[in-house]
Amino acid sequence: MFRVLVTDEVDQEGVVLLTAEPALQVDELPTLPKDELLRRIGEYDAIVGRSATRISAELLKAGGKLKVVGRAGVGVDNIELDVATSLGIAIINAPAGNTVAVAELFFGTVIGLLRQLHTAAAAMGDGRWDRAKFMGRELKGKTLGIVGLGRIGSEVAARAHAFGMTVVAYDPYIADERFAALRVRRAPSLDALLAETNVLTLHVPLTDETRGMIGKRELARLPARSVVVNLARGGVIEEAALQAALETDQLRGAVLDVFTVEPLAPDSPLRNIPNLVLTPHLGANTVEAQRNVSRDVCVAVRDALLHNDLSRSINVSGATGEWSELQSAMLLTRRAAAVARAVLADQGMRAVRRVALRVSPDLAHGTGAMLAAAAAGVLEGVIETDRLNLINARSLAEARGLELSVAETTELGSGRALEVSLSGGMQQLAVAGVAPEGGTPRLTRIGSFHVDVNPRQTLLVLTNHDVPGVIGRVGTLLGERGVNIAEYHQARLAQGGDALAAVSVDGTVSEETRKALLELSDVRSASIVHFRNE
Ligand SMILES: NC(=O)c1ccc[n+]([C@@H]2O[C@H](COP(=O)([O-])OP(=O)(O)OC[C@H]3O[C@@H](n4cnc5c(N)ncnc54)[C@H](O)[C@@H]3O)[C@@H](O)[C@H]2O)c1
Ligand SMILES: O=C(O)[C@H](O)COP(=O)(O)O
Repeated sequence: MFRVLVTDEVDQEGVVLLTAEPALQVDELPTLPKDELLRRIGEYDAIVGRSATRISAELLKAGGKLKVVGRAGVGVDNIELDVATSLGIAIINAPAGNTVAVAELFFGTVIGLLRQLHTAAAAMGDGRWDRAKFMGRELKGKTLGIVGLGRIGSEVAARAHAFGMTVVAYDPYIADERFAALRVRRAPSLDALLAETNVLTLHVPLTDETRGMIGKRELARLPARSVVVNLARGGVIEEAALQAALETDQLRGAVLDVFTVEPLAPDSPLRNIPNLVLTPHLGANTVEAQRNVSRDVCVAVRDALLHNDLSRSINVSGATGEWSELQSAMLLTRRAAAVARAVLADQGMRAVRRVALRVSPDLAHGTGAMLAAAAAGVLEGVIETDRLNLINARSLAEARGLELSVAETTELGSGRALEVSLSGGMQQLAVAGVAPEGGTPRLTRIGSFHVDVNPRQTLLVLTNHDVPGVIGRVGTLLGERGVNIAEYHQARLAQGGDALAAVSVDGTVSEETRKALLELSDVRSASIVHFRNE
């Protein structure tokens, strides 16, 4: 049974998908004060919320059982992502569901500003009929400057064409083809964009690069009497600089939906500027958007908890396509790495320095997640953590100085083949296998020895001299100790030379049994790998 805390009034459309699951116990609570949430978070396996709940490092650390944080919205600047990653907590957001809501709010607010609708409506409420005073401006023929041509920026651009605007954007991370498809002219720099913009709109995330990207200097570069709209995040525009530009009439007006500190203080000076339209972070506040994001995030949180499906997690990298289709490859990768690590350790090489993964082209789409699986296989049983998983394995490995690499190769053949090679000092060992889609993964090579064994429960890897009688002696010893053999694959390089046995057994095997195996004549090494249930 997993416990899920749903807060910040996440829409019912998604919540019912969680409550419908017998294996999930869902508590719906209003946005909790920080201290109360800190006190309670330890009870939960997952939390689903919106921007009102700050997912701080302190909260993540207090969430001893926390596996998943679901964000019913796009922005994850309220979440300490690096801390979540190092703790192995999946972060899942709902990136697409509120795009249209924000794009439509842009036109609603900017037209409202240009036609002074909010003041006109207030004047009507006061009993006045001031037609001449409310002379407006049109969008047609104006240049719209978009900073950030992602999902929202693109939807704004598409609609701006219908208003007869010239659309220019600055987004160095978007390819020329996308600009062309959207019929948007690329500005070579932010300064170049500002110089020709009549209506500036921001659709970037809050990052180290975008924080304060529009300040006094940038506002001064806009043509006189331009309009500035920020529906992205507080902090992207410097509020004091904006206030000054509005009060000196350098700008015609501005719209802010987001603020450096939310909720905006009741006595904030921003509240008294007539040509500034303020909305209380309403970008995603439509019935449709809330349904969309709630459904998207709740499905993904449910699948992460119940089916270990981390494909929607933004802090597990590098898997495209169906997650379920990659499961067997990730499992095999982790287990191949665990086998290599155990065998090398028994040969005296405990300090692994490099982990090199090679995959056949039909697995190339999953290399990021598979590399994380390889790192987890190397670290399991070695580091002390109750949460070693695909989310934190790479960062934990890199923190220990392991070099991780992955390459696609045709040398392993097709048929979803992979090889994990571990090395350190002069020693190196590669373990390979195949992971048929929906089928049972098989180890096919340990070092130079070709084997064919399913890495399940426990694997014994024995090396011996290729002489008669070893298999019998090993079988007898294991039988006397109640160890049941599932598969026994004996391989050799040449008659009478070195041989290797990959023996899959049920249950666990004690260290004492390993020592007894080592005492059998002609057995040279014995490694035990207990696979974790993943
Ligand atoms: N007001 C609201 O309620 C509301 C609702 C949804 C989203 N948002 C905000 O809007 C932002 C954008 O949402 P989206 O769905 O379009 O995200 P997105 O990731 O699809 O697009 C963001 C774009 O910004 C670009 N970008 C990043 N850094 C940049 C930089 N330094 N200069 C120029 N461009 C840069 C990226 O390349 C990307 O194309 C979100 O991060 C969120 O903070 C606000
Ligand atoms: O990032 C977002 O999706 C928006 O800012 C909406 O946030 P909210 O769901 O907390 O209103």
